[in-house]
Amino acid sequence: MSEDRFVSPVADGEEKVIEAALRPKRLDEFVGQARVREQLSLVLHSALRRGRPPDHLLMSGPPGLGKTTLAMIISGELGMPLRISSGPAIERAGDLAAVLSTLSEGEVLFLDEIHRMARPAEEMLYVAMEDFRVDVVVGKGPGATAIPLDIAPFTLVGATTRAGLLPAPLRDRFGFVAHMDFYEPADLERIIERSARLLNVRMDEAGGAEIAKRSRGTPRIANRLLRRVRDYAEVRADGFITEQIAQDALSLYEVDAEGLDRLDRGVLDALMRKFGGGPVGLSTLAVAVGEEPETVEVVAEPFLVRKGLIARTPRGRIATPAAWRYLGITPPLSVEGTLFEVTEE
Ligand SMILES: Nc1ncnc2c1ncn2[C@@H]1O[C@H](COP(=O)(O)OP(=O)(O)OP(=O)(O)O)[C@@H](O)[C@H]1O
Repeated sequence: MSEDRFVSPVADGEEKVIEAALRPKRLDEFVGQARVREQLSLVLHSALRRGRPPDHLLMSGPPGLGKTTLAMIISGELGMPLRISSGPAIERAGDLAAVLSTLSEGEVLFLDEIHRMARPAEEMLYVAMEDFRVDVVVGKGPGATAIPLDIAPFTLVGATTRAGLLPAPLRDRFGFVAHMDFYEPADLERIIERSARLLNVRMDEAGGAEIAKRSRGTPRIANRLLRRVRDYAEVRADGFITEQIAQDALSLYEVDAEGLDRLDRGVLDALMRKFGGGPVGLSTLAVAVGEEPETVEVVAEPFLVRKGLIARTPRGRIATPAAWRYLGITPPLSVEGTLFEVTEE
């Protein structure tokens, strides 16, 4: 991920501390995602009534939409401790065995980026999820034996930005899958208002709405833009955020009126100017903008697809007519291989 990515949905360092302070603690404080909230509320309350841990839960969706926040809320609502780990931290089955064998009864285990776990660990997890058992392999080669070890019943909360990469046996062992989608501007406005209150930032409604509009449907970005606009308001004005202040601040940070930033515009620009609107493969496109393919795929693409600016086809990414209009570039007369008829306005 490039360091200068102002609207990156991924948090690092100091931001994690600020995020912790802004996290809603209860399900009814969690703004938006109404369907997920209702479904989750039913799953949790029925588990509480039965006095049993709920089924394992999977949350899928782009980064920064509140998956970690929901995992914390789940543990809070169940009144059970939370253990946090992530796929990349589990390099060997032994790493997972160490976590699983020390869980207490009913504990909630949050595994972020679960699709990036090592394969042998994944197989261990299948058994643990289903039978609350870990098979510890002792020895090597033909003499190796698996010693079964019972573990305490627990609830796994998995999070993934790439549900498609999860092997079916793992996906099937989750009793509930929450599909998180980008937030509507009205929900983001409420999130920004709440964060402004917690951070003691003064702002009017239009100021909040302007930030919401440019937050690409992502609470993490909304909170970050709010803090940058606050800086601007404090240094260049009297600290109060109005629509004009928000617009000026965000233009300075190169976040445009639709929430697109330099990488998004770079992707569109390369797609249209270098590849005639596509179709072009993801890796080729990523090289053209000097980014990792995963960054383009996980960070820029979902938002551009949602905006209707690019489309994914089996032959590669293509620019839609809206993208040509967006960048104000005249498309070639015939854009071969695209799904669309491109007409000049
Ligand atoms: N529905 C929401 N209401 C209020 N704040 C939210 C909501 N969802 C997310 N946030 C805020 O956005 C920030 C990012 O949320 P969170 O860390 O849970 O995202 P995530 O999906 O787990 O991201 P990642 O996948 O990168 O870990 C947090 O500070 C949290 O306070």
